[in-house]
Amino acid sequence: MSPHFSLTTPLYYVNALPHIGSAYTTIAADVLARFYRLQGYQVRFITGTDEHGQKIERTAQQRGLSPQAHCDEIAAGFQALWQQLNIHYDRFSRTTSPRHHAIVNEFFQRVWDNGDIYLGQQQGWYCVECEEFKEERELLEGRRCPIHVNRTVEWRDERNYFFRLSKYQQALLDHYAEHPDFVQPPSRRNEVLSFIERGLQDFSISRVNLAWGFPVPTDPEQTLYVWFDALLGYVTALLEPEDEPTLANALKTWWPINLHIIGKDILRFHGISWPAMLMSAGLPLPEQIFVHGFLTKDGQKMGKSLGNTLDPFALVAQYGADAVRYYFMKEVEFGRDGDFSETRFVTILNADLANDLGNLLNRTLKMAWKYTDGKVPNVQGAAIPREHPLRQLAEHLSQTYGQGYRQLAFHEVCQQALTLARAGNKFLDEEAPWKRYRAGETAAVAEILYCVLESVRLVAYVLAPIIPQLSEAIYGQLGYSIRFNGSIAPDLLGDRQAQWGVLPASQPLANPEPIFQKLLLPATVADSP
Ligand SMILES: Nc1ncnc2c1ncn2[C@@H]1O[C@H](COP(=O)(O)OP(=O)(O)OP(=O)(O)O)[C@@H](O)[C@H]1O
Ligand SMILES: [Zn+2]
Repeated sequence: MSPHFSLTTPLYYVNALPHIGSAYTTIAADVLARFYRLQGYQVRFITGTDEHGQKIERTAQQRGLSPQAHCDEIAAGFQALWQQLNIHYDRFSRTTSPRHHAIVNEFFQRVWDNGDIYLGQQQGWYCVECEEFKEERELLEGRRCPIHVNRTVEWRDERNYFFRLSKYQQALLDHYAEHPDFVQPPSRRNEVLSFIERGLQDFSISRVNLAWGFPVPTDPEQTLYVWFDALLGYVTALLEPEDEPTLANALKTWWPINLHIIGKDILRFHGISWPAMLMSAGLPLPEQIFVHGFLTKDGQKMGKSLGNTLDPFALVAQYGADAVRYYFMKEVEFGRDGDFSETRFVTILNADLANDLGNLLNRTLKMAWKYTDGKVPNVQGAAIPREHPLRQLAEHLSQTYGQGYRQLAFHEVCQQALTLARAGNKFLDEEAPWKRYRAGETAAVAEILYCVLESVRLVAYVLAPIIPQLSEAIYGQLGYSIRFNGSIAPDLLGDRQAQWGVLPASQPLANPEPIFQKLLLPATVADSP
C-alpha cells in the first residue's frame, strides 16, 4: 500500500471573502500536496471554513442575512477562489455541517468524561476578531488587539464552562521535549514553548448570549466556544462520505494528521489548546505544525478585519494562477513575513518565468526545429559525461529538491531550479550552437540541444507542484502528453522524472510557442506610494 500523507490549512473564518493571506497558506498546502502525490503518496489535503461564533453572527447581522445564508455565500467564495488558483484539495470541511456536530458532541463527551470540563466565572478582555481572550499586558494603547489594531477588545464577565488546560502543562512540555520538530520553524517552537513555561491557565469553552454555534451537549443554555469546535473540523474532514459520523470512523485511516500549516496568528490554538484537547480525549497528536509568517502591507498584517488586503481574485484574473503561486512561493521565505509589491511581482515573473525558463525553452526548441528536424536530438542522456556542467547541476537539483519540499523551503526549490535554467541560458550563449552548426559540428549541436532541453524538462518537473499548468505546457512542448493536473500518470509517480536523462532521444517536439507571456505593469494597479 502506498504511504499516506495528510495535511491541512486553517479552516478560515467566513467573516469576509478570502484575501491573499488565506490564499498564501492554501497555495503552500496545495504545493506540498502535489509534491507528495507525485512522490506516490496517497494524500488527504484538507481545507475549509470555520463558520461559528460571534464574529460571524455579527457580520451576518450587519449584512442583513441569516448566519447560515451568510456562511453559504462566503464558503462558496472560498471554493471559487481555490478553483481559480488551481488548488486540488481533497476535503472542504465546513464547521456548520451536521456531521461535524456529531463529531464535536462525541469529542466533548470524551473530554467531559475525563473530568476536564467544569463551570467557572470568566472575566477578561475579549477580541471578537480573534475570538480569543487577551491578557491586559498584550493590549495596545486604547485597549486595542495587537493583531486587529483597529479593534478594541470587549470586557466579558460571564459563567462559562472551562477546559482544564493547566492540567496538561507538563504533558505538553514533555511532548515538545520528545518531539523537537513538533512546531516549526524553531523560532515559533521557542515562542510557544516559553508561553507554556510561563504557566497555562484553563480557558472557557462556552459562551452565553451567543446563538450561532453548537449548544454545549450537557447544558444547551450555553453555546460551545468557536475554537473548540473549529479545530475538530480537521477530524470531521477525515470521514469518508459513506461513514457514520463517529470519531472511530474519522480516525481510522488518516489520523494523526501529518501536518497543519498555519499562520503565526493562530499558533497558540494549534500548539497549545489543540494538543491538550487531544490528550484529554486520549488521541494521538498531529505530527507537525508549520507556522508561516504574515503577508504585510506597509508592515502590518493584511487581514479581513483590517481591510488592508489584496484581492486574490483580481490578481489571478490579471496574471493567472501559476504566476500568483510562483511569486508567493519564490519571493517569501516560508516562515518569514513578506511585503507585497506589484512592481516586484511583475519583475520576478518576467525574469524567472518569461525569460530564464520560457525563453530558454523557446529558443532551444526553435533551434531543434532548425538543426534536429523538430525532434529531441538523437542523444542518450545517460551518455552525457557526469562532469557536464548542466548534468552536474541537474543531478544536484534532483538530489536536493525533495528535501526542499519536505522542509517547506519552497523558495529554495525555486532558486535551485532557476539556477539550472540560468545555467542553461549561459551554456547556450557560450556554446553558440548556431555557429557550430554552420561549422558542420552536428554531433556537438545535438548534444548541446539535448542537454538544454533535458535541463528545462527537469526544471519543469521539479517546479510542477508550484506551477502545474506551466509545467504541463513545457512537457507538451517537449512532445509529452503527460498531465500534471487531474489524475497523475503512473510514469510521473516516484522520482523517475526527477532524474537526468529521461527525455527520450528523437521524441517529436511540438511547435515552439511562448509558454509565459511577458507581463506589463498596468498603471492603474501600480503600487500605491
Ligand atoms: N496577512 C496574512 N499573511 C499570511 N497568512 C494569512 C494572513 N492573513 C490570514 N492568513 C492566513 O489565514 C489564517 C487566519 O484565517 P482568518 O480567517 O482568521 O483570516 P484573517 O484575514 O486573518 O481574518 P481577520 O483579519 O478577520 O483576523 C492565518 O493563520 C493564515 O493561515
Ligand atoms: Zn484580535
